[in-house]
Amino acid sequence: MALKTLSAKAAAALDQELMSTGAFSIDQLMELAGLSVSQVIYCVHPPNKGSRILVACGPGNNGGDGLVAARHLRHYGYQPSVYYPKRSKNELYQRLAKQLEDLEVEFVGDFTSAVKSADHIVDAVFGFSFSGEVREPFPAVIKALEETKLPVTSVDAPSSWDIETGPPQSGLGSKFNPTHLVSLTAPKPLTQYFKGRHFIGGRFVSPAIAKKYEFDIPSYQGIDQFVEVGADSVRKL
Ligand SMILES: NC(=O)C1=CN([C@@H]2O[C@H](COP(=O)(O)OP(=O)(O)OC[C@H]3O[C@@H](n4cnc5c(N)ncnc54)[C@H](O)[C@@H]3O)[C@@H](O)[C@H]2O)[C@H](O)CC1
Ligand SMILES: [K+]
Repeated sequence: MALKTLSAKAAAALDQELMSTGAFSIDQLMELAGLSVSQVIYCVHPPNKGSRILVACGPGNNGGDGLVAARHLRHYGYQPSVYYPKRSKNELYQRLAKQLEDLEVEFVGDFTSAVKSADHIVDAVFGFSFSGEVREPFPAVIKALEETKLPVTSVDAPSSWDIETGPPQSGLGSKFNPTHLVSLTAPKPLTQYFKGRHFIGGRFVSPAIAKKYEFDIPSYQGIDQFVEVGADSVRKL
């Protein structure tokens, strides 16, 4: 299966279109994105391989996907913990955080020390709106992601990577290579530089929208919210 990539600009435009003419709400898209991520974790790291999943959440919608995934993982029998240092005042994020608190999911204050007692990490720090140098308090998170030997599943993009050009040439993030990546809707150009297991999630795009943005909807099977793709199946538009 040949999958075309979607630039950061096209991904943002597609997101807006889904929420305008597509009649979706952001809550729905985030719920389905986070559900896809939780299903990938269950597939690659079932609870009997270690149930402590540390979810690093950034300030935007990528972080929201992480909050949703943490909730589903809790219901699947994992013990997720969440690092969410830049809490959004937006009501949606407050509700997602409250839902986790009601499930007694732990919010941790120090990511680097939380890594020491985790079995798997979810990187939901930055997605397609990341740009520039990583700002506080996230450099320590990227450093810990670079240094850990644990499996790391990145949501939509390995955080700190440029969406078009991939990992930084040097310095922070240049050695970050997650073991798993869940591209949402369609792979971004950075996936050319990714070496681990690659999945597509976000099963909410209509054939008409996919045609307009010139990408292929992957062949989701049955009730699965994700599809695994091979490294050689992603090609640039
Ligand atoms: N249709 C879909 O595929 C959907 C994808 N979703 C997810 O949404 C993200 C994109 O979300 P967005 O809010 O636009 O941006 P990000 O989360 O990537 O980040 C914005 C956030 O981060 C801050 N920021 C940007 N650069 C830096 C930096 N260098 N240092 C520190 N902070 C930075 C910025 O200020 C914002 O606060 C997409 O990738 C998917 O994961 C939707 O959930 C559903 C639909
Ligand atoms: K990410």
